[in-house]
Amino acid sequence: MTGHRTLAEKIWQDHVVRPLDDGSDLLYVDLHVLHEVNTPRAFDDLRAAGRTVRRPDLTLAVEDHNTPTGEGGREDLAGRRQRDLIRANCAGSGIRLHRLGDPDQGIVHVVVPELGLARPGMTIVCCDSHTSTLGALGVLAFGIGTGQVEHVLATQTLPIHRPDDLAVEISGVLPDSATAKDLALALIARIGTGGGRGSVIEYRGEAVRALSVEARMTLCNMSVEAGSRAGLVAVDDATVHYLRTRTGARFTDAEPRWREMRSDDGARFDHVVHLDAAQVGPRVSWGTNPAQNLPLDGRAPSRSDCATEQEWATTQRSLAYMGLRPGQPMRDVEVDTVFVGSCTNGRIEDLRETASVLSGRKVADGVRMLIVAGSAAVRRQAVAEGLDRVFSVAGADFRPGAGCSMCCALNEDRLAPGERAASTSNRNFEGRQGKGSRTHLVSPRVAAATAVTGRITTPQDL
Ligand SMILES: CC(C)[C@H](C(=O)O)[C@@H](O)C(=O)O
Ligand code: SF4
Repeated sequence: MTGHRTLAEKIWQDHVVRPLDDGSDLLYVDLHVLHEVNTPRAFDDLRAAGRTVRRPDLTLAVEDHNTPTGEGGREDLAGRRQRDLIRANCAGSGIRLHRLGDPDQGIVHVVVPELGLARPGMTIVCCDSHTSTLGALGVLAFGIGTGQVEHVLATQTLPIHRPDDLAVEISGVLPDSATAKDLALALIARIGTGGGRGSVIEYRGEAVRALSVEARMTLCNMSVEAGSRAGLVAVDDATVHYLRTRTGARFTDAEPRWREMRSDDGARFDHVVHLDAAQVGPRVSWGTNPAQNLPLDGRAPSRSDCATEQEWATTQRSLAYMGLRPGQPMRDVEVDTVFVGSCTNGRIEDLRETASVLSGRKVADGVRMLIVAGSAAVRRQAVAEGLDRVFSVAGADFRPGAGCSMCCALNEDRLAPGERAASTSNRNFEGRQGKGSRTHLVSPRVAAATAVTGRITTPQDL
Protein backbone atom coordinates (compact mmCIF):
# COMPACT_ATOMS: atom_id res chain seq x y z
CA MET A 1 0.00 0.00 0.00
CA THR A 2 1.36 3.46 -0.78
CA GLY A 3 0.34 7.05 -0.15
CA HIS A 4 1.50 9.28 2.65
CA ARG A 5 1.47 7.03 5.65
CA THR A 6 2.45 7.60 9.23
CA LEU A 7 4.98 5.29 10.80
CA ALA A 8 2.30 3.70 13.00
CA GLU A 9 0.11 3.12 9.95
CA LYS A 10 2.95 1.42 8.04
CA ILE A 11 3.69 -1.00 10.84
CA TRP A 12 0.01 -1.62 11.44
CA GLN A 13 -0.79 -2.35 7.79
CA ASP A 14 2.17 -4.70 7.56
CA HIS A 15 0.71 -6.76 10.40
CA VAL A 16 -3.02 -6.95 9.68
CA VAL A 17 -3.94 -10.61 9.27
CA ARG A 18 -7.52 -9.62 8.44
CA PRO A 19 -10.05 -6.92 9.29
CA LEU A 20 -12.72 -8.00 11.78
CA ASP A 21 -16.44 -7.28 11.63
CA ASP A 22 -16.45 -4.82 14.52
CA GLY A 23 -14.02 -2.49 12.76
CA SER A 24 -10.95 -3.75 14.58
CA ASP A 25 -8.09 -5.66 12.98
CA LEU A 26 -6.55 -8.99 13.76
CA LEU A 27 -2.93 -7.99 14.18
CA TYR A 28 0.06 -10.31 13.93
CA VAL A 29 2.45 -10.14 16.87
CA ASP A 30 6.16 -10.50 16.09
CA LEU A 31 7.26 -10.85 19.71
CA HIS A 32 5.27 -11.51 22.86
CA VAL A 33 6.97 -10.72 26.13
CA LEU A 34 5.86 -11.85 29.58
CA HIS A 35 6.76 -11.13 33.18
CA GLU A 36 5.65 -12.76 36.39
CA VAL A 37 2.82 -10.35 37.22
CA ASN A 38 -0.45 -10.59 35.27
CA THR A 39 0.40 -13.81 33.43
CA PRO A 40 -0.53 -16.76 35.70
CA ARG A 41 -4.25 -16.47 34.90
CA ALA A 42 -3.58 -16.27 31.18
CA PHE A 43 -1.82 -19.64 31.32
CA ASP A 44 -4.58 -21.10 33.52
CA ASP A 45 -7.23 -19.97 31.04
CA LEU A 46 -5.19 -21.28 28.13
CA ARG A 47 -4.99 -24.71 29.75
CA ALA A 48 -8.67 -24.63 30.68
CA ALA A 49 -9.47 -23.97 27.02
CA GLY A 50 -7.36 -26.98 26.05
CA ARG A 51 -4.96 -24.84 24.05
CA THR A 52 -1.18 -24.57 23.94
CA VAL A 53 1.29 -21.78 23.24
CA ARG A 54 1.34 -21.44 19.48
CA ARG A 55 4.75 -19.80 19.04
CA PRO A 56 7.00 -20.32 22.05
CA ASP A 57 9.86 -19.28 19.76
CA LEU A 58 8.29 -15.81 19.45
CA THR A 59 7.64 -15.53 23.18
CA LEU A 60 10.08 -14.45 25.87
CA ALA A 61 9.72 -14.06 29.62
CA VAL A 62 11.67 -12.32 32.37
CA GLU A 63 11.44 -12.00 36.13
CA ASP A 64 11.53 -8.35 37.12
CA HIS A 65 8.72 -6.95 39.28
CA ASN A 66 9.08 -9.18 42.32
CA THR A 67 12.77 -9.86 42.12
CA PRO A 68 14.74 -8.88 45.21
CA THR A 69 17.71 -6.61 44.45
CA GLY A 70 19.61 -6.88 47.74
CA GLU A 71 22.26 -9.35 48.84
CA GLY A 72 20.49 -12.59 49.69
CA GLY A 73 17.16 -10.84 49.14
CA ARG A 74 13.94 -12.82 49.11
CA GLU A 75 10.58 -12.42 47.52
CA ASP A 76 7.57 -12.22 49.78
CA LEU A 77 5.00 -15.00 49.63
CA ALA A 78 2.96 -13.51 46.77
CA GLY A 79 6.14 -12.76 44.83
CA ARG A 80 7.42 -16.28 45.30
CA ARG A 81 4.17 -17.74 44.04
CA GLN A 82 4.27 -15.61 40.92
CA ARG A 83 7.90 -16.53 40.36
CA ASP A 84 7.19 -20.23 40.71
CA LEU A 85 4.25 -19.92 38.33
CA ILE A 86 6.14 -18.14 35.55
CA ARG A 87 8.91 -20.74 35.87
CA ALA A 88 6.48 -23.64 35.65
CA ASN A 89 4.45 -22.04 32.85
CA CYS A 90 7.51 -21.23 30.74
CA ALA A 91 9.08 -24.66 31.30
CA GLY A 92 5.79 -26.35 30.41
CA SER A 93 5.45 -24.36 27.17
CA GLY A 94 9.04 -24.19 25.99
CA ILE A 95 9.30 -20.42 26.52
CA ARG A 96 12.72 -18.87 27.12
CA LEU A 97 12.82 -17.28 30.57
CA HIS A 98 15.47 -14.96 32.01
CA ARG A 99 15.12 -15.70 35.68
CA LEU A 100 16.73 -14.15 38.70
CA GLY A 101 20.48 -14.78 38.54
CA ASP A 102 20.50 -15.20 34.74
CA PRO A 103 23.00 -12.83 33.02
CA ASP A 104 20.20 -11.47 30.81
CA GLN A 105 17.69 -10.89 33.61
CA GLY A 106 16.30 -7.43 34.20
CA ILE A 107 13.30 -5.19 33.63
CA VAL A 108 11.51 -6.46 30.56
CA HIS A 109 11.65 -3.10 28.73
CA VAL A 110 15.37 -2.79 29.36
CA VAL A 111 16.27 -6.37 28.47
CA VAL A 112 14.37 -6.66 25.17
CA PRO A 113 16.18 -3.83 23.34
CA GLU A 114 19.46 -4.81 24.96
CA LEU A 115 19.24 -8.28 23.45
CA GLY A 116 18.55 -6.82 20.01
CA LEU A 117 15.04 -8.32 20.05
CA ALA A 118 13.26 -5.03 19.29
CA ARG A 119 13.87 -4.06 15.69
CA PRO A 120 12.22 -1.40 13.49
CA GLY A 121 8.90 -2.33 11.96
CA MET A 122 8.07 -5.06 14.46
CA THR A 123 4.98 -5.40 16.61
CA ILE A 124 5.74 -6.31 20.23
CA VAL A 125 3.20 -6.76 23.00
CA CYS A 126 3.65 -7.45 26.69
CA CYS A 127 1.45 -7.64 29.77
CA ASP A 128 2.80 -4.27 30.86
CA SER A 129 1.87 -0.71 30.04
CA HIS A 130 5.44 0.58 29.69
CA THR A 131 6.06 -1.66 26.69
CA SER A 132 5.73 1.70 24.90
CA THR A 133 9.45 2.15 25.71
CA LEU A 134 10.39 0.05 22.67
CA GLY A 135 8.82 2.58 20.29
CA ALA A 136 12.14 4.43 20.46
CA LEU A 137 13.41 1.83 17.99
CA GLY A 138 10.58 2.28 15.50
CA VAL A 139 8.70 -0.70 16.96
CA LEU A 140 4.95 -0.62 17.48
CA ALA A 141 4.95 -1.85 21.06
CA PHE A 142 2.18 -1.70 23.62
CA GLY A 143 0.83 -3.17 26.80
CA ILE A 144 -2.03 -5.69 26.85
CA GLY A 145 -4.26 -7.13 29.59
CA THR A 146 -4.36 -10.68 30.92
CA GLY A 147 -7.19 -11.79 28.60
CA GLN A 148 -5.27 -10.50 25.60
CA VAL A 149 -2.16 -12.32 26.81
CA GLU A 150 -4.07 -15.56 26.60
CA HIS A 151 -5.20 -14.72 23.06
CA VAL A 152 -1.66 -13.94 21.92
CA LEU A 153 -0.29 -17.07 23.60
CA ALA A 154 -2.85 -19.18 21.76
CA THR A 155 -2.76 -17.52 18.34
CA GLN A 156 0.18 -15.08 18.08
CA THR A 157 -2.41 -12.49 17.00
CA LEU A 158 -4.45 -9.81 18.72
CA PRO A 159 -7.84 -8.31 17.77
CA ILE A 160 -7.45 -4.56 18.27
CA HIS A 161 -8.75 -1.20 17.04
CA ARG A 162 -6.21 1.02 15.40
CA PRO A 163 -5.41 3.99 17.63
CA ASP A 164 -5.27 7.60 16.37
CA ASP A 165 -1.98 9.15 15.34
CA LEU A 166 -0.79 11.95 17.60
CA ALA A 167 2.26 13.89 16.46
CA VAL A 168 4.26 15.52 19.24
CA GLU A 169 6.51 17.97 17.42
CA ILE A 170 9.40 19.03 19.64
CA SER A 171 11.35 21.90 18.14
CA GLY A 172 14.36 23.79 19.46
CA VAL A 173 17.37 22.69 21.46
CA LEU A 174 16.98 21.18 24.90
CA PRO A 175 19.06 23.20 27.40
CA ASP A 176 22.02 21.38 28.98
CA SER A 177 20.24 21.40 32.32
CA ALA A 178 17.33 19.31 31.00
CA THR A 179 16.91 15.70 29.89
CA ALA A 180 14.44 13.48 28.05
CA LYS A 181 12.74 12.88 31.42
CA ASP A 182 12.06 16.59 31.74
CA LEU A 183 10.71 16.69 28.19
CA ALA A 184 8.34 13.82 29.02
CA LEU A 185 7.19 15.51 32.23
CA ALA A 186 6.69 18.84 30.45
CA LEU A 187 4.58 17.16 27.78
CA ILE A 188 2.40 15.35 30.30
CA ALA A 189 1.93 18.53 32.36
CA ARG A 190 0.78 20.21 29.18
CA ILE A 191 -1.64 17.62 27.75
CA GLY A 192 -2.64 15.88 30.98
CA THR A 193 -2.81 12.21 31.96
CA GLY A 194 -5.60 11.69 29.41
CA GLY A 195 -4.16 13.91 26.66
CA GLY A 196 -2.94 11.01 24.58
CA ARG A 197 -5.86 8.67 25.20
CA GLY A 198 -6.73 6.43 22.25
CA SER A 199 -3.60 7.34 20.33
CA VAL A 200 -0.07 6.41 19.47
CA ILE A 201 2.34 9.31 19.94
CA GLU A 202 5.03 9.84 17.34
CA TYR A 203 7.77 12.05 18.79
CA ARG A 204 9.18 14.22 16.03
CA GLY A 205 11.30 17.27 15.47
CA GLU A 206 14.89 18.37 15.93
CA ALA A 207 14.91 17.94 19.70
CA VAL A 208 13.94 14.29 19.32
CA ARG A 209 16.54 13.70 16.60
CA ALA A 210 19.15 15.12 18.96
CA LEU A 211 18.36 12.60 21.71
CA SER A 212 20.30 9.37 22.14
CA VAL A 213 18.35 6.16 21.56
CA GLU A 214 18.27 5.49 25.31
CA ALA A 215 16.89 8.98 25.95
CA ARG A 216 14.22 8.32 23.31
CA MET A 217 13.31 5.21 25.30
CA THR A 218 12.75 7.41 28.36
CA LEU A 219 10.45 9.62 26.30
CA CYS A 220 8.51 6.73 24.77
CA ASN A 221 8.31 5.02 28.17
CA MET A 222 6.29 7.87 29.61
CA SER A 223 3.81 8.01 26.70
CA VAL A 224 1.45 5.85 28.75
CA GLU A 225 1.44 8.43 31.54
CA ALA A 226 -0.24 10.77 29.04
CA GLY A 227 -2.79 8.02 28.41
CA SER A 228 -1.30 6.90 25.08
CA ARG A 229 -1.05 3.33 24.02
CA ALA A 230 2.42 3.62 22.56
CA GLY A 231 5.20 6.01 21.60
CA LEU A 232 7.23 5.96 18.41
CA VAL A 233 10.36 7.57 17.04
CA ALA A 234 11.36 7.28 13.38
CA VAL A 235 14.48 5.35 12.50
CA ASP A 236 17.61 7.39 11.79
CA ASP A 237 21.39 6.88 11.92
CA ALA A 238 21.33 6.78 15.71
CA THR A 239 18.78 3.95 15.69
CA VAL A 240 20.73 1.93 13.15
CA HIS A 241 23.95 2.45 15.07
CA TYR A 242 22.28 1.33 18.32
CA LEU A 243 20.90 -1.78 16.61
CA ARG A 244 24.26 -2.65 15.12
CA THR A 245 25.83 -2.63 18.57
CA ARG A 246 23.08 -4.98 19.77
CA THR A 247 22.75 -7.32 16.82
CA GLY A 248 26.21 -7.28 15.21
CA ALA A 249 26.08 -8.26 11.58
CA ARG A 250 23.00 -10.44 11.98
CA PHE A 251 20.53 -8.10 10.29
CA THR A 252 22.67 -6.23 7.77
CA ASP A 253 20.19 -7.09 5.03
CA ALA A 254 17.36 -5.53 6.99
CA GLU A 255 18.93 -2.08 7.21
CA PRO A 256 17.25 -0.52 4.12
CA ARG A 257 13.91 -1.81 5.42
CA TRP A 258 14.60 -0.38 8.90
CA ARG A 259 15.26 3.01 7.35
CA GLU A 260 11.80 3.05 5.80
CA MET A 261 10.35 3.06 9.31
CA ARG A 262 9.50 6.76 9.35
CA SER A 263 6.37 8.70 8.52
CA ASP A 264 6.18 9.78 4.89
CA ASP A 265 6.46 13.49 4.21
CA GLY A 266 2.91 14.78 4.06
CA ALA A 267 1.48 11.98 6.21
CA ARG A 268 -1.58 13.19 8.13
CA PHE A 269 -1.84 12.92 11.90
CA ASP A 270 -5.18 13.02 13.72
CA HIS A 271 -3.78 15.38 16.36
CA VAL A 272 -0.67 17.53 16.64
CA VAL A 273 0.93 19.03 19.75
CA HIS A 274 3.90 21.41 19.59
CA LEU A 275 6.50 21.73 22.30
CA ASP A 276 9.55 24.01 22.38
CA ALA A 277 12.45 22.12 23.94
CA ALA A 278 14.31 25.38 24.59
CA GLN A 279 11.65 26.24 27.18
CA VAL A 280 12.07 23.00 29.13
CA GLY A 281 14.28 22.90 32.22
CA PRO A 282 14.61 20.46 35.12
CA ARG A 283 11.19 19.43 36.42
CA VAL A 284 9.77 17.74 39.49
CA SER A 285 6.35 16.34 40.29
CA TRP A 286 4.54 17.85 43.27
CA GLY A 287 1.35 15.76 43.25
CA THR A 288 -0.05 12.27 42.91
CA ASN A 289 -0.20 11.81 39.15
CA PRO A 290 2.55 12.37 36.59
CA ALA A 291 0.83 15.44 35.11
CA GLN A 292 1.13 17.22 38.44
CA ASN A 293 4.67 18.41 37.81
CA LEU A 294 6.34 21.76 37.33
CA PRO A 295 9.69 23.47 36.76
CA LEU A 296 11.95 22.68 39.68
CA ASP A 297 12.38 26.36 40.52
CA GLY A 298 8.62 26.65 40.90
CA ARG A 299 6.32 26.45 43.91
CA ALA A 300 3.66 23.93 44.81
CA PRO A 301 0.37 25.27 43.43
CA SER A 302 -1.94 27.54 45.40
CA ARG A 303 -5.51 28.73 44.88
CA SER A 304 -4.50 31.36 42.31
CA ASP A 305 -2.90 28.67 40.10
CA CYS A 306 -6.21 26.83 39.76
CA ALA A 307 -8.81 27.84 37.22
CA THR A 308 -11.78 26.32 39.04
CA GLU A 309 -12.92 25.37 42.54
CA GLN A 310 -12.91 21.76 41.46
CA GLU A 311 -9.28 21.97 40.32
CA TRP A 312 -8.38 23.58 43.62
CA ALA A 313 -10.13 20.80 45.53
CA THR A 314 -8.17 18.15 43.59
CA THR A 315 -4.97 20.12 44.09
CA GLN A 316 -5.56 20.37 47.83
CA ARG A 317 -6.09 16.63 48.07
CA SER A 318 -2.82 15.93 46.29
CA LEU A 319 -0.95 18.50 48.38
CA ALA A 320 -2.34 17.01 51.59
CA TYR A 321 -1.29 13.49 50.60
CA MET A 322 2.15 14.77 49.65
CA GLY A 323 2.47 16.78 52.86
CA LEU A 324 3.18 20.02 50.98
CA ARG A 325 1.97 23.57 51.68
CA PRO A 326 0.34 25.57 48.86
CA GLY A 327 3.01 27.83 47.42
CA GLN A 328 5.87 25.93 49.03
CA PRO A 329 9.06 26.32 46.94
CA MET A 330 9.93 22.87 45.52
CA ARG A 331 13.60 23.44 46.33
CA ASP A 332 12.65 23.48 50.04
CA VAL A 333 11.18 19.97 49.95
CA GLU A 334 13.33 17.50 51.93
CA VAL A 335 13.50 13.80 51.03
CA ASP A 336 14.35 10.64 52.99
CA THR A 337 15.18 8.50 49.99
CA VAL A 338 16.48 8.84 46.46
CA PHE A 339 15.78 6.08 43.96
CA VAL A 340 17.59 5.83 40.64
CA GLY A 341 16.35 3.02 38.45
CA SER A 342 13.23 1.65 36.65
CA CYS A 343 12.43 1.17 32.98
CA THR A 344 12.28 4.95 32.63
CA ASN A 345 15.79 5.72 33.86
CA GLY A 346 17.59 2.49 34.73
CA ARG A 347 19.82 2.20 31.66
CA ILE A 348 23.57 2.77 31.44
CA GLU A 349 23.33 6.40 30.34
CA ASP A 350 21.16 7.12 33.37
CA LEU A 351 23.73 5.56 35.69
CA ARG A 352 26.50 7.55 33.98
CA GLU A 353 24.60 10.80 34.53
CA THR A 354 24.00 9.87 38.14
CA ALA A 355 27.70 9.10 38.64
CA SER A 356 28.78 12.33 36.97
CA VAL A 357 26.84 14.32 39.56
CA LEU A 358 27.85 12.12 42.51
CA SER A 359 31.53 12.04 41.61
CA GLY A 360 33.57 13.74 44.35
CA ARG A 361 30.43 14.30 46.44
CA LYS A 362 28.62 12.53 49.28
CA VAL A 363 25.04 11.52 49.82
CA ALA A 364 23.67 13.77 52.60
CA ASP A 365 23.51 12.38 56.14
CA GLY A 366 20.20 10.71 56.83
CA VAL A 367 19.40 10.20 53.15
CA ARG A 368 19.19 6.72 51.70
CA MET A 369 20.16 6.53 48.05
CA LEU A 370 19.24 3.38 46.16
CA ILE A 371 20.64 2.82 42.68
CA VAL A 372 19.28 -0.19 40.85
CA ALA A 373 20.37 -1.15 37.33
CA GLY A 374 17.52 -1.89 34.94
CA SER A 375 19.21 -5.13 33.96
CA ALA A 376 22.07 -7.38 34.96
CA ALA A 377 23.86 -6.29 31.76
CA VAL A 378 23.51 -2.62 32.72
CA ARG A 379 24.98 -3.44 36.10
CA ARG A 380 27.95 -5.26 34.57
CA GLN A 381 28.58 -2.32 32.26
CA ALA A 382 28.43 0.11 35.18
CA VAL A 383 31.01 -1.94 37.05
CA ALA A 384 33.23 -2.16 33.97
CA GLU A 385 33.18 1.65 33.79
CA GLY A 386 33.92 2.04 37.50
CA LEU A 387 30.57 3.68 38.28
CA ASP A 388 30.10 1.29 41.21
CA ARG A 389 33.16 2.88 42.87
CA VAL A 390 31.72 6.37 42.44
CA PHE A 391 28.44 5.22 43.97
CA SER A 392 30.01 3.49 46.95
CA VAL A 393 32.47 6.33 47.69
CA ALA A 394 29.49 8.71 47.65
CA GLY A 395 27.64 6.48 50.10
CA ALA A 396 24.91 5.29 47.75
CA ASP A 397 23.58 1.73 47.84
CA PHE A 398 24.19 0.25 44.38
CA ARG A 399 22.14 -2.90 44.59
CA PRO A 400 23.69 -6.16 43.38
CA GLY A 401 20.47 -7.18 41.66
CA ALA A 402 18.44 -5.70 38.80
CA GLY A 403 14.69 -5.23 38.46
CA CYS A 404 11.76 -2.91 39.05
CA SER A 405 12.79 -2.43 42.67
CA MET A 406 11.35 0.67 44.34
CA CYS A 407 9.45 1.78 41.25
CA CYS A 408 6.46 -0.30 42.25
CA ALA A 409 7.02 -1.76 45.74
CA LEU A 410 6.19 -5.30 44.60
CA ASN A 411 9.40 -6.45 46.30
CA GLU A 412 11.37 -5.63 49.42
CA ASP A 413 12.43 -2.14 48.19
CA ARG A 414 9.75 0.09 49.67
CA LEU A 415 9.22 3.41 51.39
CA ALA A 416 7.66 3.41 54.86
CA PRO A 417 4.36 5.28 55.32
CA GLY A 418 4.95 9.04 55.11
CA GLU A 419 8.43 8.65 53.67
CA ARG A 420 9.34 10.84 50.72
CA ALA A 421 11.47 9.96 47.72
CA ALA A 422 12.94 11.69 44.73
CA SER A 423 12.57 8.95 42.14
CA THR A 424 13.56 8.50 38.51
CA SER A 425 10.58 6.20 37.90
CA ASN A 426 7.41 7.14 36.04
CA ARG A 427 4.49 7.00 38.47
CA ASN A 428 3.84 9.00 41.61
CA PHE A 429 0.41 7.60 42.48
CA GLU A 430 -0.65 7.33 46.12
CA GLY A 431 1.11 4.35 47.66
CA ARG A 432 3.11 3.58 44.53
CA GLN A 433 6.43 3.12 46.36
CA GLY A 434 4.85 1.62 49.48
CA LYS A 435 1.75 2.30 51.53
CA GLY A 436 1.55 6.01 52.38
CA SER A 437 4.70 6.76 50.35
CA ARG A 438 5.34 10.11 48.70
CA THR A 439 7.05 10.26 45.31
CA HIS A 440 8.64 13.15 43.43
CA LEU A 441 9.40 12.19 39.83
CA VAL A 442 12.69 13.61 38.59
CA SER A 443 15.54 12.94 36.14
CA PRO A 444 18.64 10.99 37.21
CA ARG A 445 20.64 14.23 37.43
CA VAL A 446 18.15 15.87 39.73
CA ALA A 447 17.91 12.66 41.75
CA ALA A 448 21.69 12.63 42.26
CA ALA A 449 21.87 16.32 43.18
CA THR A 450 18.95 15.83 45.57
CA ALA A 451 20.78 12.96 47.27
CA VAL A 452 23.72 15.28 47.89
CA THR A 453 21.73 18.04 49.60
CA GLY A 454 18.77 16.09 50.98
CA ARG A 455 16.31 18.43 49.31
CA ILE A 456 15.05 18.83 45.73
CA THR A 457 18.09 20.19 43.90
CA THR A 458 19.55 20.48 40.40
CA PRO A 459 23.23 19.82 39.64
CA GLN A 460 23.55 23.52 38.77
CA ASP A 461 22.65 24.36 42.40
CA LEU A 462 25.56 22.38 43.81
C1 LIG B 1 2.64 -4.81 36.96
C2 LIG B 1 2.36 -4.18 35.61
C3 LIG B 1 1.14 -4.76 35.06
C4 LIG B 1 2.37 -2.66 35.67
C5 LIG B 1 2.16 -2.01 34.31
O1 LIG B 1 1.41 -2.46 33.46
O2 LIG B 1 2.71 -0.98 34.02
C6 LIG B 1 3.66 -2.17 36.27
O3 LIG B 1 4.76 -2.48 35.50
C7 LIG B 1 3.58 -0.70 36.51
O4 LIG B 1 4.50 0.02 36.12
O5 LIG B 1 2.60 -0.23 37.08
S1 SF4 C 1 10.19 -0.49 36.39
FE1 SF4 C 1 8.26 0.27 37.16
S2 SF4 C 1 7.17 1.07 35.43
FE2 SF4 C 1 8.80 -0.22 34.65
S3 SF4 C 1 7.86 -2.21 34.37
FE3 SF4 C 1 8.77 -2.18 36.40
S4 SF4 C 1 7.09 -1.53 37.75
FE4 SF4 C 1 6.48 -1.02 35.67
